Formats: sequence, structure tokens, C-alpha cells
Amino acid sequence: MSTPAAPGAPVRKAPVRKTPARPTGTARTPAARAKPAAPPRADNSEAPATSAGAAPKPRTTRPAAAKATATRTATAKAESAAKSSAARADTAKARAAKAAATRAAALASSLGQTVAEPIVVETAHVETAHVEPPVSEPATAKAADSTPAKLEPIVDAPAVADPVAVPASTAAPATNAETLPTDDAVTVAAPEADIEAPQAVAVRAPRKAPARSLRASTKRSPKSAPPVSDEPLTPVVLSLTGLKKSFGNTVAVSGIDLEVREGSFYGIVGPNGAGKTTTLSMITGLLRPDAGSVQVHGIDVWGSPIAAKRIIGVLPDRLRLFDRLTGAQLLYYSGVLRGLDGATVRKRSADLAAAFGLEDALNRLVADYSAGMTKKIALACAMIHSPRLLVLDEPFESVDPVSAVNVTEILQKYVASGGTVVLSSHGMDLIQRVCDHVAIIVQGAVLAAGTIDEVRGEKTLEERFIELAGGRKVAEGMEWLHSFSD
Ligand SMILES: Nc1ncnc2c1ncn2[C@@H]1O[C@H](COP(=O)(O)OP(=O)(O)OP(=O)(O)O)[C@@H](O)[C@H]1O
Repeated sequence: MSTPAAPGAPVRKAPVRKTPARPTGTARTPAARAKPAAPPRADNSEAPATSAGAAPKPRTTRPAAAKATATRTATAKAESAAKSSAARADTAKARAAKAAATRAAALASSLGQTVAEPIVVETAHVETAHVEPPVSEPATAKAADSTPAKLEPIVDAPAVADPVAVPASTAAPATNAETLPTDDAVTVAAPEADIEAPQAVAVRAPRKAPARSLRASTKRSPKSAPPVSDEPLTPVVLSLTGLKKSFGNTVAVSGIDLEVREGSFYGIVGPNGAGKTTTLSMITGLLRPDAGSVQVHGIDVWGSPIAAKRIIGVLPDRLRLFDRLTGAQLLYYSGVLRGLDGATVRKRSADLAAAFGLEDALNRLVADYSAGMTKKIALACAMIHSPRLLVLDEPFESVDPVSAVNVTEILQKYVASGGTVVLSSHGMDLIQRVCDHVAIIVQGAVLAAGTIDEVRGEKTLEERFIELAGGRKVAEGMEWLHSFSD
């Protein structure tokens, strides 16, 4: 299901800002049409009458009465042309407005919103914790600078630039731990174009069959060249283009291009320090890229972070939870801050607690949870608003095998109903078993991506991973470990 419409949540209603659909033929503006037929000049120049297209060619020897008649004729034709031109333009405008409204309604519907308010376009954002205005307040429409995106590096930004003690999973777009819009009109990745991008409305067609056919990296290894699939492609729900991020002299992500299609269960694997967390943080709006763009369901994450985050559920790498709340309270706030009503949140909380085996822990402080329980409550918070895309950084880390199976089953059902999961993990077996697609990231670049079979070829995923990651290094000089100190 989609996130319920928050009363004051920003609504991506497309105003009539696109170039109206031109009437067929040589469409021109009313002014342009009327201009040639402007009142003839008093002198006998040929231009006006000729332009009007009807008056006889003036002659300098024509009598004054004839000239007056020609002038009246030209003026009448000009007025008539202007009127009919204006009428056509009105009709075209009306058609364009209707089309824009229809697209906006479709998009709003896909976002679970009602079309009632102007578009909110954020011009730039800083990674700062803040609490969004109450969702009942109308959002302020800010004119977007349509200048192409020019991303500014934030030199000292942490890997997970979420400085508050709340999980990004609960960092609802309209709630907390959000990137804060500022007046600094820097990072605008053509947000208005995104709003009406085709894939923004061509989403959420519930899929019956498992997702197939994902194209990804531009750096595909020859060995992993995929066989051509004849199955229809589902819409792209996540698109990374030229994503880059450095921390000082450390290049964490060196230009990633990736596409994830709807209904994919997509695994991201890579050695320690390969850039997985950095990439996922940029996808979810927690870390600003130095360059490149991220689109989620056609919405530019850094151009319109609030709209994008509304449809994303996040389990970040470093959990920062409001751990002085009980599990039930944390779930409750995660839900209501996402715009759900209390009854819905309670129902979903009970379902999630049962699914994750947290029923008995709901009334205990999260601070007292074990690592695995903490992971599970954070995961539950990421899911409670039923996002379209789940981005999970190491979701199974510390989770016991039984819970892992339960979580896996939940995620598989979610994917089967049209949701999309992107997760990172070091568990090659798990990725191979659970995911239908995988990308192997090494030193900030995607070295292979595609379906599991495409990437692993004749090998196991682990073998392929080790091969791409540079092979195993034999530990030498460790003999001292075998001569025990005591
Ligand atoms: N806030 C930061 N400041 C400086 N360097 C950072 C920061 N965050 C990440 N890095 C560096 O960026 C590189 C990629 O880190 P990242 O956390 O994305 O790797 P990873 O693939 O998630 O690793 P792991 O599997 O160990 O979790 C590493 O070299 C890391 O040291």
C-alpha cells in the first residue's frame, strides 16, 4: 500500500508550466499571429497589407479612399486573426492544463497523495537534523531553478550524515532527520522535469511474476555479459548516474551507474570499504554526492528529497535510534511521523512485532535491546509506512537465523507485490539465495551487475566476488600466533 496522504504533505501537482501542447499545424502564439496583421502604417509601405495576406498590394498612386478601404480591411482581418488565434491558444492551454493535471493526478496517486496543492520544489539541502513543519500545514511552493544540477561537495560530511538519534528509517520525509531545504539554490537536478518523467507515473503496476531483466553497471565484466532476456522489463525505480563521493583524499565512490527495476530483490556486495554504505547513503538522501544523480521512481532524490524519501524505507548502516523510547513507542512515532493514523500504526506495529519476534520486547526500552533486536526494530520502522523502495544496509547483520528467515520471507512477499528491495550484505550465500540481482562494488566502482546467474556465470557468487575483489591474500608472517604467549 502507499503512504497515506498527509494533510499538508507536499503534493507534486504539476502546474501548467510545461510548454502547452501546440495546436497542430504551424502553431504560433497569439501575439505572433496578430503581429503581422497589426494596424497598417499610415504610410504606404507594403509590409502591413502584405503580411495580412489579403489586402491588395498598395500602390503609391492609389487614391486616398482606396487606401482607407485597404487599411480598414487589413485592420479587420488582423483583429479577426488575433481573436481566432487567441481562441486556439486558449483551447491548447486548456488541453495542456488538463493533460498536466492528469499526469499530476497519476503521480500523486502513485505517491499516495491527493492533488490539491502546489508542487514543493526544494532548491538545495543541507544534511541537518530538523523536524519538519506539521504535516497539516500547507507547503510553500518554491520556484525551482532549472539550472542543471551542480552538486556541491560537503567536505566534512560523515558517511551517514544523520546527526540525530533517530534511524533514517523513521526519518520520514515530512518528519525528522531530514535534509533541510535552504535558500541556497545549488542542488537542483532539474526537479520539474522529474515530476513528469514517464517512469514517475508508470510505476507500481503490481507484478505477478518475479522481477526479471535488470540492466545495471556500465562497467560490466565481459564474463558477466548477460544473455538476452525476452521477458518484459519492469519500470526502473532506482537510477544512479555518475555517482561520486570522496572524503578528503579517499575516493569512496568513483562514478557509479546503476539501474534497479521494480520488483527486484537487489543485492549490493563488495569488500570492506568498497563504498557500499556510501552509495546507499547517497541513494537515500543521507549523504550528498559530489557528483551524479539519484532518481527514485523518477524523482530526483537530491532535487526533491522530501518527495523521494516519502517512498523510501531506510535501514541505515549506523543505527541511531531514539533508544529511550520503547519499541512500541518507536514504531508509533515512526508511523505517525510518516503520516499514518494511530489505529493503522498500532495494527501494523503488532504485525511487524509478530513477524520479527519482538512481541515481548515492545514495552522495553530500545536501549536495552540486543544488537539483533535493535536491527529488527529499525527494520520494522523502515517498513511501517509501506514504502515502494526499501534500502537496507546489512539488514541481516546480528539477526538470528530464524528471524532472518522471517525477514527474508517478508521481503520476498513485499517484492512479489511490486515493492523493490536494495540491500547490502557480506553474506554471499544469502545474496545468492534471496536476491534475483546483484552488483559487485570494488573500490567505489561497479565491476559486475545483473541477475545472479549473469554475474556468477559458472562459478559461485562467492568465487566470482573473490575474483573481482582481487583474489585472496595469503596471510604470511603470522607464525607468532601459533606460539602461544603463555
Ligand atoms: N565519513 C567518512 N569520512 C571519511 N572517510 C569515510 C567516511 N565514510 C566512509 N569513508 C571511507 O569511504 C570508503 C568507503 O566506505 P563505506 O563505508 O562506504 O564502505 P563499505 O563498502 O560500506 O564497507 P563495509 O563493508 O566495511 O561496511 C572507505 O575507505 C571509508 O573509510
